[in-house]
Amino acid sequence: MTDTIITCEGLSRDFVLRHGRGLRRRSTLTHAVTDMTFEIERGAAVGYIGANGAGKSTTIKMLTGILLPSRGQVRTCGLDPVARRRQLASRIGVVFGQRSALWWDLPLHESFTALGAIHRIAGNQLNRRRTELVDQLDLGPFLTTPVRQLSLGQRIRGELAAALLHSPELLILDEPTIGLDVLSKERLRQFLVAERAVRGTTLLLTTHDMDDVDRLTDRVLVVDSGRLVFDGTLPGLVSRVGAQRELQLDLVAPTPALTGIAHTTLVRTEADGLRQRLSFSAQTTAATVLAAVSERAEVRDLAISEPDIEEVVRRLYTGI
Ligand SMILES: Nc1ncnc2c1ncn2[C@@H]1O[C@H](COP(=O)(O)OP(=O)(O)OP(=O)(O)O)[C@@H](O)[C@H]1O
Repeated sequence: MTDTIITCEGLSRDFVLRHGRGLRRRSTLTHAVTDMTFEIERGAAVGYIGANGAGKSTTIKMLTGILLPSRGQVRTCGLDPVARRRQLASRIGVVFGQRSALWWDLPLHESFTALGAIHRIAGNQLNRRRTELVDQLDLGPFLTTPVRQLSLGQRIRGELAAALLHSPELLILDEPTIGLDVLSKERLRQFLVAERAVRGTTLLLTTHDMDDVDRLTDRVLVVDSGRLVFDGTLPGLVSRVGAQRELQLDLVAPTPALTGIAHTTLVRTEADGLRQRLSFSAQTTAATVLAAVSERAEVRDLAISEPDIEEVVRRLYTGI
């Protein structure tokens, strides 16, 4: 039997919005999440993606006990999240990229002390874990700065340390890289990859960034209008919708246009062919394309970009 850490069965959540007064009183019903059924195995890394308003945050809130489901069942770490919210809080870590869980006026190190007390972490254990996280997330230089004065990148690293201080089994991240610059995103991803490799922490993340999905997860759940529309791998998703990935090649010498490589399309050449962009379908791989290119030119550097998430979801939904 597999060890599941999250189980949802027919999970649904509606919202009723009332507006107007007296006889003009009206209400609107939104089915934010409908009949969601999935399991997540302990140790997995899952990307939960969808367009704006698809129902991702509502699902996360039900998984963490912030919102009561309208219908269906949910178990997180074997617990009913709403009924056992306190016990659950000591077993999971949650980071909302757009909302802070830290005390705004306190410096980070005081937040960590307070969280240590809330989670009842023994003094020496707290010190050890705090030192480790401060070091890995490079928090040392601003431990005494009030959270309100931190940059977004610094604050998110602080939020991550706070969420991991009690060494949770499950880390849930809602848009962790939103608004971050390329370098900060990369640092965060490297940290999460290492954290998972060392501790086996289960990861569930929502994101609009396909690179997050590619780097951090091994399974993708796609939600559209509150319903689960895909459960599989990222290459499986990309291939199902026929989306193209793009390879940007920086070449050592000016090179004629790299046309005629199987399953690729030349998107653009720049600087006399020193930089060329090829899009390629799921019928080939980046490595195969690179091997074909190497027969014609010497490659100095390369970057692969993933298709846009909104586009992939739209194609999945509309079937085009
Ligand atoms: N508290 C609420 N009251 C009324 N409607 C809500 C509430 N929270 C969410 N909704 C509605 O439920 C739907 C799903 O919202 P949700 O925030 O879960 O989407 P999301 O996928 O997280 O979107 P985003 O990517 O923009 O954060 C939306 O139509 C939203 O307007």
